[in-house]
Amino acid sequence: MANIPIVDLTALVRENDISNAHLIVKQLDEAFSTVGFVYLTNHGIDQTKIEKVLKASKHFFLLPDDIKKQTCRDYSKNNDGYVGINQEILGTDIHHEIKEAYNITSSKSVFPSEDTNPEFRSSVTDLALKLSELTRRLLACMAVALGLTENYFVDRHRFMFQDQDKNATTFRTLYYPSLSDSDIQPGVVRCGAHSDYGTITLLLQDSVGGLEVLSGSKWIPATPIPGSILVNLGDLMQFWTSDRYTATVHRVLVPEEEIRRKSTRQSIAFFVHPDNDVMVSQLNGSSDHPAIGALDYLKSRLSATYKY
Ligand SMILES: O=C(O)CCC(=O)C(=O)O
Ligand SMILES: [Fe+2]
Repeated sequence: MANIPIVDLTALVRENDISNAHLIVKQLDEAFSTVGFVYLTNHGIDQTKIEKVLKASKHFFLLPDDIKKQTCRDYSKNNDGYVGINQEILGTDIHHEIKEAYNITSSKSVFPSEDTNPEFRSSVTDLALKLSELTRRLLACMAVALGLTENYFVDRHRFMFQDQDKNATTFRTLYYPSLSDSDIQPGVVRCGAHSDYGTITLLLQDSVGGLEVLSGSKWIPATPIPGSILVNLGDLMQFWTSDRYTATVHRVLVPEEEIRRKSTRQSIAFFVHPDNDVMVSQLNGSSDHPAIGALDYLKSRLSATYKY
């Protein structure tokens, strides 16, 4: 049973240049080719920026439903805004996903009112910029690992978190409310088993835990490591690399221990997607499958999970 590897990014972050980061390139390549998940340490993102988003998000999620619904995601328009319990079901054999989320695609997105949430917009945009920077470094490493020019993926992710008409990269803050004993029943989870859709996902979780990753036929816990960021591969990248890289299935169940079940849990996912008009075709030149437009692919996946 493979464990999720830990990669120390000190050499990559210090130099801001990947020419001295051969070991990191190799370790990331190995992780994405096997488990599909990796913990990053010394990634250069200040923990206080993360704490600020978690705090501002919690403040929002604890507001009454009628206020939260003022900025509800309207999927007929776009992916921005508040997503309530059961509005989206990621697991295929699941009936209830007890999670709330808020999606933001750029500083121009719909944000909760500044009156009730003064820190939300600034903390989210601040962290999203840092995550975009880190993503560019990771994309450069992946390109080198795959024998491409360093900027191959960076050039195809030029508008991350800038404008959803050009790039669908989404910053999502997630909140899993406290659960009662009656929530322990088949078909009820915090987040159903799924793989992510895009290029990569950067995931920050609080200390509560519960995320599990499918390794072979076993679920392994992705236990929170303080100060680390978890990165996983998405389906589009798996397609792009003709399965050299793996988009691993993951989930968050209702905890069996009462103390964790009663605890709320928070996480932040930064779902990275290529620019909307990028046509993704298999890098190894194989034409088993036709090329896919990045945005068309995402839309087809989102509409399958969206319930109302
Ligand atoms: O909350 C988590 O730890 C995971 C969330 C997740 O996998 C997702 O939203 O795609
Ligand atoms: Fe996910």
